[in-house]
Amino acid sequence: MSKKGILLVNLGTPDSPSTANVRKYLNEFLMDGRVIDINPVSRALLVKGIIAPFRSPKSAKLYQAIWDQETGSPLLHYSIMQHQLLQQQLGSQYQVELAMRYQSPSIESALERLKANLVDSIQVIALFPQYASASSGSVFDKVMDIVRKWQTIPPISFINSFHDNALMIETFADNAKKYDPDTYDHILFSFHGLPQRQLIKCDHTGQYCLKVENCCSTLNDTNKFCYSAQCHDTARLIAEKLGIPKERYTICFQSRLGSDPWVKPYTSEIIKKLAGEGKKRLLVFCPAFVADCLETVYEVSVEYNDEFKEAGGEHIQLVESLNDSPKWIQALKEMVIA
Ligand SMILES: C=CC1=C(C)c2cc3[nH]c(cc4nc(cc5[nH]c(cc1n2)c(C)c5CCC(=O)O)C(CCC(=O)O)=C4C)c(C)c3C=C
Ligand SMILES: [Fe+2]
Ligand SMILES: [Fe+2]
Repeated sequence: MSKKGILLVNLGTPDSPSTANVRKYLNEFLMDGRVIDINPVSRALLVKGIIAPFRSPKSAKLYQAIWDQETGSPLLHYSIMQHQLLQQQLGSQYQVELAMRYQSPSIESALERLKANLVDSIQVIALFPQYASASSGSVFDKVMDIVRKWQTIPPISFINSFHDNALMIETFADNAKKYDPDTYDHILFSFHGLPQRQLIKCDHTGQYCLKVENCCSTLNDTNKFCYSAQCHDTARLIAEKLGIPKERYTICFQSRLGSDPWVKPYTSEIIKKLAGEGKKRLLVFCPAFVADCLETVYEVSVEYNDEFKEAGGEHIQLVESLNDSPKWIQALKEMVIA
């Protein structure tokens, strides 16, 4: 029977929370020229000489804090569930494989399994709602790099972004309802950050992103592939779904690495500002992630929560990610069969 191949790819996580494995992961991740987009010699000096040796022991402690005894890394655990549930939903006419851009399971091994099963075509879904060269772009780059060496290159397609997918938006909104958003002093949409220069490089007109005032606060024909503009659009749609007015929410960007300017405003500055204004309770969405991971369960729920309390706030509540929610699996199914 003919089969369609589906390849789900998320970012990746260390194989274990040991310093050695975290260092291996950071080395692979940060040596990617789409992630640290500087010249290769400077990148190697920076990553292998400074970031990996100094960051690995610290990051390993954070990974140890979120590592589940049975299921390991939350990112991999939820990715495995998404893979299994999507395969169940799609049935035997589809072969769904899961890969991680960095570490395991590798993209090479997943593509080899699809090839060995003689699939008719391959559809690649990078599990990042908003397109960034450092995330989805890197996944597609890696897939093309592998497949271009095959003798037979099958029909292959890429889902580039799904920032406005209605079922995805609904899932985030549903997840928030149990916290009753109206009872919070303010709502944050905290997206993973990105160096500003990467936004500028993605602007093919060279004249729009970070050059025009409020360039990316609304999505339009010029900035339709801009990560920041897509983040703003996702946040707007979730807020509209929940009836949250503009003055009750702020869009911000977390996880900055290094001293170069990243997309603003920074989440850490916003939470201090809100605490200074007397806000006590914040509800935080992280809609750049389809699965809970270090950046949500530790950075937001622990680190930002502590920073907020130190600045006078009381509590930060994270809205869970899409994880294994049936509506999200339905969203993936509809992307495949569309
Ligand atoms: C939303 C997608 C992501 C983009 C875009 C992205 C860009 C990006 N990230 C770093 C540096 C780090 N990110 C780290 C963790 C991490 N990043 C994403 C997603 C995106 N990153 C996820 C899902 C995770 C969590 C992985 C997990 O195992 O749970 C880390 C590692 C953690 C740490 O040491 O603090 C780093 C480092 C850069 C530099 C970048 C864009 C240029
Ligand atoms: Fe990241
Ligand atoms: Fe932009």
